[in-house]
Formats: sequence, structure tokens, C-alpha cells
Amino acid sequence: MSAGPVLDVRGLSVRIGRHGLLHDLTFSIRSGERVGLIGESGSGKSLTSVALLGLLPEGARVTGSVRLAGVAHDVVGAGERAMAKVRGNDVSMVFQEPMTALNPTMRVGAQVAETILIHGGRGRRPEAGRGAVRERVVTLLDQVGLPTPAELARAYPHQLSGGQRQRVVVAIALANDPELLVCDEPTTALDVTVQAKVLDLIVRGVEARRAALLLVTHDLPVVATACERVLVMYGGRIVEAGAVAEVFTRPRHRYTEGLLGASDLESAPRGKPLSTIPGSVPPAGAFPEGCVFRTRCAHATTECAVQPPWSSADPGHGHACVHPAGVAP
Ligand SMILES: Nc1ncnc2c1ncn2[C@@H]1O[C@H](COP(=O)(O)OP(=O)(O)OP(=O)(O)O)[C@@H](O)[C@H]1O
Repeated sequence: MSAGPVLDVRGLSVRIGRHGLLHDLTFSIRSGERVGLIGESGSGKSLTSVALLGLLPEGARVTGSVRLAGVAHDVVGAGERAMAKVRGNDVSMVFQEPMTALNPTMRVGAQVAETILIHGGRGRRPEAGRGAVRERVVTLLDQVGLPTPAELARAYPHQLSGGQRQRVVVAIALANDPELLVCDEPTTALDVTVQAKVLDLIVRGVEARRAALLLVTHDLPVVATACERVLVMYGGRIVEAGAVAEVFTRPRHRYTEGLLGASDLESAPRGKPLSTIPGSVPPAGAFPEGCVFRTRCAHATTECAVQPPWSSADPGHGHACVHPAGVAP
């Protein structure tokens, strides 16, 4: 691997419709580095991760640059054909819900094999004959801790537990030894008893390959355990970045302080609401007590019972809130 970063993001901004959702993101990840991306719901973590793989929804307007080591072109502006060669080879992704990542009609072993055969081209696996591929599938399923991997390779996704399915997804993501693995809440949908095990195998998987990891999560203790560096997002911006030990003990940004205060990192009571800071929101008490605002977000128009003072989560969601009478605040 070259000495430069595996991932170099500069001035990345994303707009969907009238909403600016990501603003001027600049960060990089070095080879073998494990970086956490944290922030409240709607702060832009998932959009950031899919932007790195060129998987933003249609109609998204993207500016800036996303460069991956070993890839000649910029991800921003690259066509689908070019990105299909990059995904699964240079960069892979593990999403939250394994069932949506797997094909329900295909045996899991065949899905791992398909990744090796389709994405593992470009001379990376000259040994990719049928027998060699079958052997590699079993090895990969074994590496992610699946019992009797040769048998399990013949199972369909619905015959596996949620934890086993996510292990298969991790095996697929690591099959071609990507330089960068992006995981978006990879353990959130799993039973708590298997969350730590799946996280552990992700960390061991990237370590064994000297790959870099970008781990998107709400879970600060997970970042403290798995990552060396952390990026803190708020309202589509990176508001703080640094070594985990530094950011988690001496946060510089008030929002990071709030996140830390709301987490159970320092034995804060579970279920405590996230601390917020005032952003571009109306002043507290600007609306009558008990007022139910309409909240328009980029996804849909929904009723939402945000009481004054407003939560700073709203600007992060791109919400434009109006008074029920239709008066803009
Ligand atoms: N396809 C889309 N069209 C329009 N707006 C979108 C789309 N996807 C996401 N957004 C908006 O972009 C903002 C950031 O969303 P994103 O999913 O990245 O947040 P997040 O930090 O990952 O939240 P969570 O932790 O809840 O997954 C939100 O305001 C969201 O409503």
C-alpha cells in the first residue's frame, strides 16, 4: 500500500432537492487506520458513507472530491460502470440490516463466490478456478466464525440467524481484501449477545488485511473500543475530529460534549436524552406551550410533536419547521 491515505475526502458537499445535507466535508483515512463516525440521527453519517461508494440516491448533487488509493478516478462524478469495479474490490460496505444486503433466493456460499468471481477480477486472484473459489468461500465463512462453514455455505439467508447473516455479509465485504471497509451501524440490528462478537470479527478482519475501517455508529463505547480516531458530525458538517482518547476526554466542541454527556461512556444513565446545542433554531419559548409543529423533512411531510425549546436535531434533518398556522418561525 502506498504511503498516502487510503481515502481522501475534500470539500464534499451533497444537496438533494433544495436541501444542503452534507457541507464541505474534508477528512482522510490512512492505511490500516480505524476511524469512527459519530453524530446524532440525521447528522449525515449514512449519506457520508454511501457517498464514499458512489451510492448516493439519484438526483443528489455532489461537489468536492473523494479519492481512493489505487483508483485512478474520483468517486465524485464517476459513472456506475467505473464504480462497480471499485466496490467490493477497493472499498466494501456493511450495512445495518443483513437481510437487505443478501439475496434471499441464493445460497450464501454462492453469494460469497459471486463476489470473488465478479469483483475479484483484475488479476487479483489468478487461482480463481471453481475448486479454489469453493475453498476460499469456506475459509472466509470460517474466518467470520460460522460453525461448519462448508455446510452453512449451502444454506439460504432465511435459514440463518441475524448474527450469522451479518457474518456472511462481513465475509462478502472482506472477500477481495478491500483497502477500506465502511460499516454503517453493522451491529445495531443484532441481538445484544452477538453485537460484540460481530464487531470483534470486523476489527480482526480489517486488521488481518491491514485494511482501513470507517465505522458509523451511535454507540460511543463501540468507537472507544474499536477505533483510533473519531469524526464528529453535526448538521451535515464534521465539527470535531481527532484521536479517540483526546476527543472523548477533552472535547473541544460543545456538541461533542453533549454527545459524550448523553452516552454511557462515563456511566451516564441509559435512556438520558441527547444533550443539544442551539443551532439555526428559533429561540426557546417562541411558540406557545404545547404547540405541535409541522415538520417538513426531505423525505416526507410528517406531523411531529417537537415542543419548545426545539431540539437541535431538526436542522440536522434538513427540517424546515413552520407554525401550524403556516407562519414561518
Ligand atoms: N434519499 C434522501 N432524500 C432526501 N433526503 C435524504 C435522503 N437520505 C437522507 N436524507 C436526509 O439527509 C440527512 C442525513 O441523513 P443520514 O441518513 O445521513 O443521517 P444519519 O446521521 O445517518 O442518521 P441515522 O443515525 O438516523 O441513520 C437527513 O436530514 C435525512 O433526512
